[in-house]
Amino acid sequence: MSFSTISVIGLGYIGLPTAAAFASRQKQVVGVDINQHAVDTINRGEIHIVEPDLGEVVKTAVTGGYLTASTTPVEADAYLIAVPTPFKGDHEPDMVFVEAAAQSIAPVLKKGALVILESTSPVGATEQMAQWLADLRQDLSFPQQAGEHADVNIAYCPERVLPGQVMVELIKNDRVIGGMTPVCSARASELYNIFLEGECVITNARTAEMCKLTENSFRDVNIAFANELSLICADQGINVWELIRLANRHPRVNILQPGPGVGGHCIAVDPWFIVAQNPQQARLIRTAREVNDHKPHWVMNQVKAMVADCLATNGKRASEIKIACFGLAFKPNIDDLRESPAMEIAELIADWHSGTTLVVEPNVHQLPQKLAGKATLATLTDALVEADVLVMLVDHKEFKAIAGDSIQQVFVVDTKGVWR
Ligand SMILES: NC(=O)C1=CN([C@@H]2O[C@H](COP(=O)(O)OP(=O)(O)OC[C@H]3O[C@@H](n4cnc5c(N)ncnc54)[C@H](O)[C@@H]3O)[C@@H](O)[C@H]2O)C=CC1
Ligand SMILES: CC(=O)N[C@@H]1[C@@H](OP(=O)(O)OP(=O)(O)OC[C@H]2O[C@@H](n3ccc(=O)[nH]c3=O)[C@H](O)[C@@H]2O)O[C@H](C(=O)O)[C@@H](O)[C@@H]1O
Repeated sequence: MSFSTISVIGLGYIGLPTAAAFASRQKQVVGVDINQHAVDTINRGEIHIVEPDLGEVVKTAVTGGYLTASTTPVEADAYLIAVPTPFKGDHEPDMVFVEAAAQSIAPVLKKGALVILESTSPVGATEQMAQWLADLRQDLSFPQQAGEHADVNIAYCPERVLPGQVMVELIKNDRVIGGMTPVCSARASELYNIFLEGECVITNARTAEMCKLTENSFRDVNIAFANELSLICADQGINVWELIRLANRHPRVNILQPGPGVGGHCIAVDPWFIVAQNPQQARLIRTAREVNDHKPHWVMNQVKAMVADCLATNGKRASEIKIACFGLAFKPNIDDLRESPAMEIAELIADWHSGTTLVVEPNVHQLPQKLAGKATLATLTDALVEADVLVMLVDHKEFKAIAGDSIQQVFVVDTKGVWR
């Protein structure tokens, strides 16, 4: 059965590009979001998030009548759920948004529908979602009890696009398709092949759920190794950037880059889903999270020591010292401050320092609320001229354009090796 109407539940960084991709292939797409502002913005053919090339695709899709947004679900042939899956309490997966989304589509589900969970979820979440739907729609059969002949097909298909490259990777990346039955996987593959140029790789729901968590945990563990090296090298008087550059000349070594910590709401979140379900076995994954979450505090101690050196050298009082933080975003060349370790460090400095704290962030045009009254947004030029202590936090391209030998200050904490 072809998919004439497709509904995407959750129109954020993942759902909106996905909805736009289907609409760009002349499919009738109804996007659903509880955020009325998002719905209104999209229905005007505009976007409420930052992602290169997305605006044009949404504008064309809305203008062409292929994409509409609503706050309430409608009957559709396929539903893709891309709502948030944060953690709660002691890093427990919070499935409240997924449950609410399932409850919202249950009344409009019809025989032959396909429901795909895309949100990054703990193992077993898809089965749980199917149970929620079965409890709400006992007039329909689901894969758990009906197997291949279920009225409603269900699959888990994680998203792995990189922010800033979403509109390319959404089309090019291979997709892991985790159907609750082979028929579910076949239907899900048929749906994604409407726009996908990558390959649909078939597996089961639990393996697909674990695959997403594995990908991000692999990255987190490797970043933790680099961050641990940076602490050791600081104690040993070794340039960690030179060390990694040399070690990576080995044909089978590929050490990632140290930083001020790990940000974003994925790499810093998803590994906890594995730890929560496997607390005894997931020791390395837990430790990597702890190493990465500790890094901002280590950086703060480095800043305190550098300020003490500065005070001892130039005879100024602490209140006369100017500290400049370079970068607030969670990674280079983006404007997303969510879960940013750089932002965390800038706040720690602003709260601790009795003198002036300057912040330079080329991708934002006003001081974030959390720094209001405690820091001053400065231009790169002014910060380099005025500051006594420089704290490099994010390797934005604007900062990398400043040669290290042009830096006049000797009091520099460089967490990204931009200037040292
Ligand atoms: N942002 C990214 O680069 C990636 C995110 N993911 C995963 O995709 C999922 C979604 O992430 P994002 O799109 O970044 O989140 P987001 O926060 O940008 O968007 C989620 C949207 O869902 C809406 N929403 C919440 N509950 C709803 C409901 N019951 N019905 C309808 N809409 C609802 C929110 O209003 C919001 O607009 C998460 O599980 C995330 O881990 C996976 C890969 C990449
Ligand atoms: C395995 C993998 O690369 N996952 C990607 C990741 O995107 P995200 O932008 O969160 O990842 P990232 O570029 O590694 O950045 C995460 C954090 O890690 C830091 N980071 C990254 C690489 C590195 O060598 N050192 C380092 O400190 C970054 O500065 C940032 O704070 O998580 C995305 C997601 O799941 O949302 C996923 O779709 C993307 O494919």
